[in-house]
Amino acid sequence: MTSAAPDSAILQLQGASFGYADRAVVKDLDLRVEPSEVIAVLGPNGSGKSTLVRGLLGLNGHLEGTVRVLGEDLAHLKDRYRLGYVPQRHTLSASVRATVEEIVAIGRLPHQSWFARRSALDDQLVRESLELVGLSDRAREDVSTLSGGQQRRVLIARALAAQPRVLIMDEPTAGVDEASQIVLADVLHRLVERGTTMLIVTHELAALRDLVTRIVVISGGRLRFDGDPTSYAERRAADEIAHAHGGHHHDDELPTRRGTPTGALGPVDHLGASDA
Ligand SMILES: Nc1ncnc2c1ncn2[C@@H]1O[C@H](COP(=O)(O)OP(=O)(O)OP(=O)(O)O)[C@@H](O)[C@H]1O
Repeated sequence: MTSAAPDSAILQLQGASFGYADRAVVKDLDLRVEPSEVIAVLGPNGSGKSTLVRGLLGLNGHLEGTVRVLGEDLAHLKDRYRLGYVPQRHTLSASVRATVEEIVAIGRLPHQSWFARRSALDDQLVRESLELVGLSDRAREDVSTLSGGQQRRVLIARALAAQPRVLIMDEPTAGVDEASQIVLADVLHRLVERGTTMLIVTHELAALRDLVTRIVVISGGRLRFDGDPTSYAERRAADEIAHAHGGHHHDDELPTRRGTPTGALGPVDHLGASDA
């Protein structure tokens, strides 16, 4: 909520631009993320969603404006593990010879000094993270024997083991079969129950519809919408009606395509139609 104290924000962006070399892809973004918010980041292909989240993680350029993470300037952020990250379309290579448990334990490395052995707390957090993603029974197995959806859950567990303050996920449900999508949505529900703050880039809002508290739409590198799921559905409906009556699009409207299903909070692939 905007009424919260200024220093309670997990993320605070003001006039922030992100991109590559000196080319800004995401421009002039104002965004404030409070604890326990679950934010879906939507938008057409190539609109800059990954550039935004990778920019927050320091993986591509932060070119302008201010970005504060837990009150600290991004450029001087210590303890980067506080930003947990599950990368896009990533599964573990078949050539990785490691058990599920070993991969998750990597999440504990930022908490360990180079000479120290894994502590009882490390082991406990690895166990708990595996339990949260429903993979305790696979802990000792080689990760390469797991399905794509299960490997995605291993990566979520690895991020959780680091005890991040916010979990940033780039299309967690993409490219996995429907059964795995349901399991992943269950995992995310469990995280919501624990009050985990999440920023989730997705094209599959329907899979996450019950858990998001806020929706942000990026199109053409700009923030086009920021509001709760009800206002998003209303805005979409109004936009569809305007189109049906031959209204034309303004830049600040949500990009939509005619003739696509309009179920409130339905699939959002049609957002890709126009990148105004
Ligand atoms: N490593 C890179 N170097 C230069 N430009 C890049 C790089 N990665 C992405 N871009 C460009 O940045 C723009 C936004 O890409 P980005 O991947 O952030 O979009 P996206 O909204 O996440 O798309 P998608 O939904 O397809 O994942 C595109 O024009 C893309 O070509």
